Amino acid sequence: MPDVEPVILVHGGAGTISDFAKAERVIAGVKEAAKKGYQVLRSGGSVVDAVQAAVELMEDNEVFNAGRGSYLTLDGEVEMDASIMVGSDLSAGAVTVVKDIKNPIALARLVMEKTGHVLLAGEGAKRFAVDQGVKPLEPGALVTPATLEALAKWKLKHGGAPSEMGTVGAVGIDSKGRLAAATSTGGREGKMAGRSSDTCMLGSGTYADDEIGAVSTTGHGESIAKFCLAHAIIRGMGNGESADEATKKCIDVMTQRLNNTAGAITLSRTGEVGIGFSTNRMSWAYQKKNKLYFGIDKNQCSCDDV
Ligand SMILES: NC(=O)C[C@H](N)C(=O)O
Repeated sequence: MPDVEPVILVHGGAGTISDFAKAERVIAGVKEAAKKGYQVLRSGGSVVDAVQAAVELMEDNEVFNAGRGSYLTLDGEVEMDASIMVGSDLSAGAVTVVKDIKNPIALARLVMEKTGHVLLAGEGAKRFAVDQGVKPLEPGALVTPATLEALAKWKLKHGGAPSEMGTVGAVGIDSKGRLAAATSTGGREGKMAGRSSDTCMLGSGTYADDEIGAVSTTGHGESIAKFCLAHAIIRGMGNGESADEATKKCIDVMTQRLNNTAGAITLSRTGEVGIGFSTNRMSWAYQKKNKLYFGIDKNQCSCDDV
């Protein structure tokens, strides 16, 4: 296989994102994350190190619905899901319903590398984190004034409002065509305690296979899970569609069949980019060489030199 031009592509979630100031912060956040992932790759890190670093940066940024800033359960708690996958050997790790963990994506990676399992949940996942030297935060440390306000508003209206904040994800390819994908979320507004999302499910929230491509999704988790959105996009590419065609087509079909919205970012095995969403907006950014491309609105593709 000839050398591929490396790319790190991230999303900061699909949703309405109607607030102008918030949209600015979200765009700044995805741009920083794409640059961070690319730097990791450039300084000798692996592609999985790069997608993890990009996602961690967004987990730490409370403008996103992952890590600090995650949506709260109806009980007012943060319960997070994350998954990570390596395309060369299909190794993968995930966590679900984890509390008080600063970077769930790092814990998903530990599941991948240090256990014979693919998915750990709740208390067991937390115990595993402690065994691995990850210190849990004080209960409530990941709750923010914005998420408390969002929960109070949601309870008043009792649902219906489309999400303002987004799940985060990253896909990457290195010069040897090695792919990886990572996704992390606080779930969705008004969720029950104990609810698991698409984000921890391989083939729904995350997928990577060096023979085809890598995908990270966002949006209505129950619909994404029923449709196996990430794997549907992979299948489309396997059948000869480009990354962008497969991404846009699968999102359209899912949205029509299940009447709920989603978004996804995709890389093909040759480093082609796919970006699609059926929500009003989805923030995304990618770095390729010394160019940083980004957008949030339909058909927007802006570019900065880096
Ligand atoms: N905004 C999101 O992507 C939410 C996530 N897919 C979930 O349903 O938990």
